[in-house]
Amino acid sequence: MRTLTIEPLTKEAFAPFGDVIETDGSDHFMINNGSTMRFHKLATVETAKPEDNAIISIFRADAQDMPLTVSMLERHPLGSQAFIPLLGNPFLIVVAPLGDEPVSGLVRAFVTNGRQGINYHRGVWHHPVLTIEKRDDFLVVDRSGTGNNCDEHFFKEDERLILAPHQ
Ligand SMILES: NC(=O)N[C@@H](O)C(=O)O
Ligand code: NI
Repeated sequence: MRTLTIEPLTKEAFAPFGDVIETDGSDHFMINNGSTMRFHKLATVETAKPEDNAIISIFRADAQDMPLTVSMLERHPLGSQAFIPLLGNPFLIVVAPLGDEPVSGLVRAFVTNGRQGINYHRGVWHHPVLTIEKRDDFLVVDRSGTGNNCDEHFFKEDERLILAPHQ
């Protein structure tokens, strides 16, 4: 099984999968009579149907045992999904490009710097949220509506991957 190289998250590297929600290197303008910087439209919420809603939730996630065998990825065909850390901790991301199924050889892993969130574009394959902390809180912005919005793909045994952040 391939051990994933964990890359530092950057807008450029993550561009095929979604947006990086961060102030570093992001355009901004002043509002509120010069007292506030607005880092504007860092990402957009994608939905599929006119009656869909974009909703805001909090995920309180517990850490997976590491090293982790990445045996599955999921995607949301009807909308985007954003994770913004509420406690300033780095977290891990595992993604694969759009397609009918994730391609094991194209799976990539990233680690955030604690000041970054991400927005998975609609249909991007990703692992369910992966904390580094024992428990961590995330603000999640995603789509609510009718229909199935979560496809799961389970890799064949020889396609599984290893995520080893503490090596
Ligand atoms: N199932 C759910 O809402 N969470 C996943 O989509 C995830 O990416 O963690
Ligand atoms: Ni998801």
